[in-house]
Amino acid sequence: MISIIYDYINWEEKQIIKKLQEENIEYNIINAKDEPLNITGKNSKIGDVAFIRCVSHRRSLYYSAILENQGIRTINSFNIFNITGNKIITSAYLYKNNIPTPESTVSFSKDAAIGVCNSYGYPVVFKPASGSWGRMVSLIKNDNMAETIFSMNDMVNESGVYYIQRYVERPPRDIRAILINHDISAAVYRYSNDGWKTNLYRGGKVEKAALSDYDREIIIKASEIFDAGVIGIDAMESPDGIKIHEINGRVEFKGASRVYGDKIINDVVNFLKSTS
Ligand SMILES: Nc1ncnc2c1ncn2[C@@H]1O[C@H](COP(=O)(O)OP(=O)(O)OP(=O)(O)O)[C@@H](O)[C@H]1O
Repeated sequence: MISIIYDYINWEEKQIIKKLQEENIEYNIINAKDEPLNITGKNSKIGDVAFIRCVSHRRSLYYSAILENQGIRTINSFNIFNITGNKIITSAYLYKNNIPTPESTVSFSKDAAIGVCNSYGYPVVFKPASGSWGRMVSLIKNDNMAETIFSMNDMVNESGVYYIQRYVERPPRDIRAILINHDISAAVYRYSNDGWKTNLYRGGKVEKAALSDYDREIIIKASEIFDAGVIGIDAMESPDGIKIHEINGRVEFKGASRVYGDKIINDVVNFLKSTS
């Protein structure tokens, strides 16, 4: 049986449930907010595969760690959630595995961070180590702005950690690839509606991406850092080829499905079937 673990039911979860029903696949849905998780004993409601779709990174981490240690196949694995939930750690793994990625540095004081901004040269990109939907991702244009953004970040996020990336010159779009079991199920360009961030999921234009063989090779190689699962890989098209800037352990694909129809849902459900 497949258990879908969720905390909010979004479009993706609804479509997956609909497809499981259509195919008469045995499943149940478990709201992580309602269901205490037994760490030192079995959790009888959980099937042999747990598809963890929690929006909360912490819930995904605990669910995957605990269930994996009880012999349950979790999609995704603890390792995937653990690494991809933190952009700093993700950058380190991408670098280690020779995957092209934007130049990135972490500093542990504001002064050191401003030094990094100056050594990269403005504009630079500042990101919180964890987060999604582009929240708090900022384009910093000078020392004053850096000081202000770092101070604001300290008020809401993990204080004293400054992850700085060199700005990548690129067209006003990025690539979102959906990888299932190390295969590219779909890849789209996401265009910015306004401003400089291209990941805006509300209303932004989406179109099928024309990936070169090299792009596909890099994207698949990046997925192979991890166990087989359902992940998103985001990349930017720099003048020297694509650079992967993010891996999503809980990938959203409503936008990509506007272009690919049911393909992604079908691929996800086929993968879940093959693991159960
Ligand atoms: N180094 C960079 N150079 C130029 N643009 C960047 C850079 N890093 C990020 N961006 C832009 O900012 C957007 C948001 O960045 P990023 O994807 O890292 O944030 P996020 O919060 O993880 O977003 P999401 O979860 O939607 O992918 C990217 O889609 C891209 O358009």
